[in-house]
Amino acid sequence: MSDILERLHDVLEERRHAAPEDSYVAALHHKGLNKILEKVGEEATETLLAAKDAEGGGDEQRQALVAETADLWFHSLVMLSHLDLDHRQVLDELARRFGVSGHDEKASR
Ligand SMILES: N=c1c2ncn([C@@H]3O[C@H](COP(=O)(O)OP(=O)(O)OP(=O)(O)O)[C@@H](O)[C@H]3O)c2ncn1[C@@H]1O[C@H](COP(=O)(O)O)[C@@H](O)[C@H]1O
Repeated sequence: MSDILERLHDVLEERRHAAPEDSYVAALHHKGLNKILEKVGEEATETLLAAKDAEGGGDEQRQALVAETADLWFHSLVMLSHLDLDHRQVLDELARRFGVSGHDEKASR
């Protein structure tokens, strides 16, 4: 998973300097933090609603929840990028809580 996060990170960094008319991510940065936060909030709400539908739902509802969660993660990554942070700090924080240092995680398995 962290490989796809690394690759997405590289694309997101590149898009920070792209023309807003050519890229959704560049357009979000251009509109600013408030627009990005609006999208994070919107995607969080859509994820909650999808989770309610997925409870006791079928494959379609479960897949919809996966898609909404991906939208939420994606917009959260754009938010971090806008504030000069990225997924690595989040993974390091999760690793710290798990009792391993982010960089030593593989070695300790
Ligand atoms: N992973 C994503 C991704 N997930 C979701 N989205 C976009 O997020 C938006 C989801 O918001 P909504 O469902 O609310 O759609 P919307 O109503 O059109 O959005 P708004 O008009 O409200 O902003 C859609 O426009 C999706 O296309 C994404 N856009 C881009 N990526 C990745 O980011 C990379 C760079 O994208 P560009 O900046 O477009 O080149 C791409 O290669 C992808 O890998």
